[in-house]
Amino acid sequence: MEPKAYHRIFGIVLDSVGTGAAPDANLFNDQGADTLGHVGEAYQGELKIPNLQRMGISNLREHEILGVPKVNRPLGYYGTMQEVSAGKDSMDGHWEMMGLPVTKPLDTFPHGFPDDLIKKIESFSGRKVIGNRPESGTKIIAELGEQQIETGDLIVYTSGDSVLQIAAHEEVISVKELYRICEYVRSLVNGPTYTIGRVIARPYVGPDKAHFVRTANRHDFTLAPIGQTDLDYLNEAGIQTIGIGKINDIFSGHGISIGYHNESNMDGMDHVDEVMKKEFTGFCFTNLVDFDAMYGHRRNPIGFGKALMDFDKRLGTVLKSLRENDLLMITADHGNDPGFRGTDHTRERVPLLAYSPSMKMNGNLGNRQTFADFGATVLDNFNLKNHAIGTSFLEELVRTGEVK
Ligand SMILES: O=P(O)(O)O[C@H]1O[C@H](CO)[C@@H](O)[C@H]1O
Ligand SMILES: [Mn+2]
Ligand SMILES: [Mn+2]
Repeated sequence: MEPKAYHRIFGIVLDSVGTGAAPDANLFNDQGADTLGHVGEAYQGELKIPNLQRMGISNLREHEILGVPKVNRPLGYYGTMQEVSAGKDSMDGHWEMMGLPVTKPLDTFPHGFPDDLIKKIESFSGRKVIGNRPESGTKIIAELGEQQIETGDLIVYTSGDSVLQIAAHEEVISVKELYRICEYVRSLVNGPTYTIGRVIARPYVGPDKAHFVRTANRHDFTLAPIGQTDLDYLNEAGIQTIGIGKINDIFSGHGISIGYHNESNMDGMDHVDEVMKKEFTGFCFTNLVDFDAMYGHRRNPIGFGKALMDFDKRLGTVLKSLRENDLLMITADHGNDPGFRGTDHTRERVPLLAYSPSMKMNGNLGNRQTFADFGATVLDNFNLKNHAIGTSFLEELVRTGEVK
């Protein structure tokens, strides 16, 4: 069946690029968080993101981002989305975008993991577990990395999210062995006793604590989606579903026809450029994680802004390459305000920007009540029934009327 409007939809998730505290931010102690707003303030007017600006990145906000004035005629449609899922992690955000909100909170471990779980990890790996508390990943390797090099112990840690992370020096514990341990741990935490969103392998290299750096061999072993997602419906209908970056991990490969691993945001955008040259009918779903992993959790607003400016340059190329019947949608999965206390994600609304060269008009899509509106729009475009929550805004995108 012919799609209703667009042959190819490119969805890009700027991981953690939130746009202000969500209405339920108080439940997460995140009142006042505003990732984009605080990055703009850190740049004192020098944040230059002209392509996001043209798409309406400041128009979708009550207060514009410092240095990024609202524009009179945005290229296409802009708005915000808020999350209904119980958590504020990547998995919650992406699953909800694809019509599967996480309504029951997954387990978190503010005081570290229980003994029985740790003992099983130790006996499977033959290694002692150290750390075992919520901590920033770069801090914990600085603190325990040298000990790991000496003893071969496993550094296990968590955060405010439902994650069990294992950091391992690549020359002490090979990436292969680390993945094997993570797979085993994954099998222990799929419920019912413990239900953890992600087990994450965090390999790093470097001679000593002043020089440890984490590598692109990070791998997320995610809980398999507890139900069908929009990706499954698309895939079953023979619509191509392409995952770029950690999309494949987040959905455990479910409903994805082709997956690309990213080394970095720029590598991710290389993949987007590559896919844009291909002939296909379908949905290309990209995640760019550097904003989150390298700058948000590290509370580094200057690095965050630089990453936004680098992305914006690549966005310029994408905007030029879009075909008449392509749709580009840009959004985020949660906030991670680098100007906020702590090192965790922040409960925020996320931007929603949509553009196609075929658009006749522009306008405001409002504040969408769930991230699921994103996937509902993709399903609607490909003439597929929406089985879950979410309201399509496709009709608004294809509106015609007086010339803008
Ligand atoms: O501090 P690092 O290791 O980057 O960990 C972060 O990465 C996890 C996954 O995004 C988050 O839950 C947060 O804890
Ligand atoms: Mn994320
Ligand atoms: Mn994160």
